[in-house]
Amino acid sequence: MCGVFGIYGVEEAANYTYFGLYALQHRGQESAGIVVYDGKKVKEWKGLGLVSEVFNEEILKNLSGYISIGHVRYSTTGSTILQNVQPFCVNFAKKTLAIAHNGNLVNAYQIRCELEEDGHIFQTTMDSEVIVHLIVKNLKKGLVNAIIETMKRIRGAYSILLLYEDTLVAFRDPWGFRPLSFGMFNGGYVIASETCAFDLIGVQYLRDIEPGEILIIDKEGPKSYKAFKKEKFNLSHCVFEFIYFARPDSYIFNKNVYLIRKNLGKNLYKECPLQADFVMPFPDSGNYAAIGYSQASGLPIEFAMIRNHYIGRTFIQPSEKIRNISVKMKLNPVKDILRGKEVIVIDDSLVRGTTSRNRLKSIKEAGAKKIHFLLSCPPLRFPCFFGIDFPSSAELIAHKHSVEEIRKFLDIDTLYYLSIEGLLSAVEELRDKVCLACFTGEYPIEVDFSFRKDIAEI
Ligand SMILES: O=P(O)(O)OC[C@H]1O[C@H](OP(=O)(O)OP(=O)(O)O)[C@H](O)[C@@H]1O
Ligand SMILES: NC(=O)CC[C@H](N)C(=O)O
Ligand code: SF4
Ligand SMILES: [Mg+2]
Repeated sequence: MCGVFGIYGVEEAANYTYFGLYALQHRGQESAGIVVYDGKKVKEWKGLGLVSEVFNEEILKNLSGYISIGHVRYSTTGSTILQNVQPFCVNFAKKTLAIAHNGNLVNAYQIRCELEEDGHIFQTTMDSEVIVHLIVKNLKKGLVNAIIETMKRIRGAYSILLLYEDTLVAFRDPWGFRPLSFGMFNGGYVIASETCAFDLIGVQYLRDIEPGEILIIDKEGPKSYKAFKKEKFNLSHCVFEFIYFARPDSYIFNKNVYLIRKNLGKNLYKECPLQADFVMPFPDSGNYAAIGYSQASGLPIEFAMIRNHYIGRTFIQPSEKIRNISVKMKLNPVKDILRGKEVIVIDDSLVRGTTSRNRLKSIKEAGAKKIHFLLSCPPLRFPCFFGIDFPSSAELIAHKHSVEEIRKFLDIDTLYYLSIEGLLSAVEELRDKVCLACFTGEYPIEVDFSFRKDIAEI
């Protein structure tokens, strides 16, 4: 998953982009970049690491301009190397095109091979680069038509920002996998992955970029186009954005994430009403379902697992060794609260089992007498090909093991996963418009199970 932020028609655009990326840091921790246009020149700065590590005041001072796009990356195709930092920029015919992509394409490698046969030279190993090649190849038909041609060719998840000459462009795949919001600010416009990036700056939210929409913003203002006039697509908003990925203060797909997570917790109580001394979350993303469970059950909530604020998300870190150390560093139990108690521990998800295996053991060692572990989503059994780096099926603990086997492995008293129905009822009227593929194995578009993240590198 990644975060994208773009701004048009505002002085010090790069500074605002920096703040926007800061608010979107939870969507990608591997690298960050900003590209800006000042009416004459395009300037860029990017690097590996967090937004705060890549940028400083001095760097931002040199990024003057009134149109800017930025990106925080969590790699899904192409490893974490400098060449793969986004926004990705190309120069051609005295012009510059920069792209910031959130999502993942399922047919990028096939397109890349065809383009390479035609003589195209690639600079990165990301799926996102094929989009740039296709747009440039079709540019003689005009920018909008070039994007339409490209959207007809690529398949998968894409919420995209482009900076091209004096124009900011946003477009989104017709399935609507990833969020993308549009707002107004200081006489200019802002587009971001999540509305939490709007709040920080004081942007007025206008609407979401529609699935299949192309929005062009230039000196004449915003103009919207539809890429697909006849074709029908089943809306497939990523339900995992609600469960884990997005920030609880954001509105995505027109819904507040916090409230949905609370619904998930309430539904957990309906399905699995337990009694215990208290409910406790694995922070951060377990917090809101735990509040929902506590409110529905009347049981008190305790924050018996303390989170170190100087460590980010562990699941999205690329190596298992680092994830294991990070989980320990991140969550530490409060022994005096746990000793002799029967506890209901709630987390949003169990992916590889790194957090649960490691931290439930620490709760036991702290002296808890009984542990019930509840998850606010169904078992994750299938990989994601649409922008979340869910490992291959083999790495997903629920792919090969039954709930009872996992319970035994975790050495706890109860293990319960929310049902698909419990998940769907929590998202209310979006129930027919969400992707559930990582739970059900029913992919909204055809996928290739032989896909590998390093497909262009091996
Ligand atoms: O089974 P695992 O492989 O451990 O993955 C699942 C865990 O990873 C995520 O937390 P993360 O630390 O990434 O972020 P959070 O602070 O938002 O909960 C998620 O919330 C689970 O706690
Ligand atoms: N998670 C994402 O949205 C990643 C975008 C793109 N596929 C990349 O790997 O850079
Ligand atoms: S497979 Fe899962 S993580 Fe991927 S888009 Fe669908 S719901 Fe989201
Ligand atoms: Mg977590």
